Amino acid sequence: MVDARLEIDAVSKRYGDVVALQDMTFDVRAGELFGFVGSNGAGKTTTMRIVLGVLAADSGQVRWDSEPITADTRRRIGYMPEERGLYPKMKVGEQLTYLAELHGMPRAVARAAALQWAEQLGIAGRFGDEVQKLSLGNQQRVQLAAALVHDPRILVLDEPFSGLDPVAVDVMSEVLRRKAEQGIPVVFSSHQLDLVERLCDRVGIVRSGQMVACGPVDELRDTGTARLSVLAPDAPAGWADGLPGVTVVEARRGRTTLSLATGADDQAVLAAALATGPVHEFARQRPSLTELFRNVVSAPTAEEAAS
Ligand SMILES: Nc1ncnc2c1ncn2[C@@H]1O[C@H](COP(=O)(O)OP(=O)(O)OP(=O)(O)O)[C@@H](O)[C@H]1O
Repeated sequence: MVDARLEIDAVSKRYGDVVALQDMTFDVRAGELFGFVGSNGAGKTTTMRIVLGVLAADSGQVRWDSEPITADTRRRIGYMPEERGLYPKMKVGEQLTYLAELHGMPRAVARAAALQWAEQLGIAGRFGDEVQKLSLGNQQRVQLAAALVHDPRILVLDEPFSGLDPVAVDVMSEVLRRKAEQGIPVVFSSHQLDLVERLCDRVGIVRSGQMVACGPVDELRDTGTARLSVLAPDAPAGWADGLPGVTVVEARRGRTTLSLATGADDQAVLAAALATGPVHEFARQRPSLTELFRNVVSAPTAEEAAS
C-alpha cells in the first residue's frame, strides 16, 4: 500500500500582472479525498497544472512522499484536465490502450486495463466507438478512465463531476472513494458543494489564489457563525432583541432564527424564549458548506479589513 502525501508548499504564480496564486499551501494525505473549491478564477486549475508540471510555478514547491516532484513522479499522476483532452476520432478502447502504453504498460496489459476501466465506468459497450460519437457525460467517463488506466499513485481531477447525471456521479464517486481507500491521495475541484460535503474527507476553500479555509467539513462547519432555530409560538415580536451577541435573522409563524456571535450565551436565549411561554423546538444549526463558502469568499480580505 502506498502511503505518501502530496504537498503544495507556498506556491505562487503570476500571469503578467494577474496574481493567480499567492503562497498556495495545502496537502492531500494518502488515502483521503480532498475537495478543492473556490470561486471562478480563484486559482484551482492553475494549482493543478503546476502539480502536473504543465505549468511552472514562480516560487514554492510541490512534493510527493517528502521529495520534490519530478518528471518521473509526475508520470504517476492520473490527471483529468478541465479542458478535456481526448482525441475525438479515436475509438474509446484504442485511446485508453494508447494512453496506458504511453505510461509504459505493455500492449496486452494496457488493453486489459482499458477494458477493465471501461467496464467499471459503464462504457464497455462503447469500446469500439469513436469518442466524438459519445454523449458529453460518457466522454467524461472515458476521460476518467484515461486518468486511471495507467494505475496512478496520485489523482488530480479538475471538475470531474461537472455535467454528469446522478447515476454517473455515483459511479465516479464510488471509483474515487475506492482509489482513496487504496491509499492514494485524491484531489478534485468542484463547484458542486453538496457533493463535496458528502464525499470529501477534507476540503480546501481557495480565494484569490490563497487557501483561506482547510480541514474536515465538520470542523469547518463548527467554525462558522452558529445559528439557533427557536419555535416559541406565543413569543411576541422582538422577544430576542437586546440579548447580547444575538441577531434575529428571520421570524415567521412563531419560529425565530437567530445568529450568535462567538461567545454568545445560547442558554440566555433559551431562558428568554421560555419566559414568553412554551418552547417546542430549540436547535443549534451549523452552516452548510455552501453557506460557509459564501461567508468565506465574501468576507473582507485581511488587507481590506486593515484599510
Ligand atoms: N493563461 C492565462 N493567462 C492569463 N491569465 C490566466 C491564465 N490562466 C488563468 N489566468 C488567470 O489566473 C487566475 C486563476 O485562474 P484559474 O483558471 O486557475 O482559476 P479556477 O479557480 O480554476 O477557476 P474556474 O473555477 O473558473 O475554473 C484567474 O484570474 C485567471 O483569469
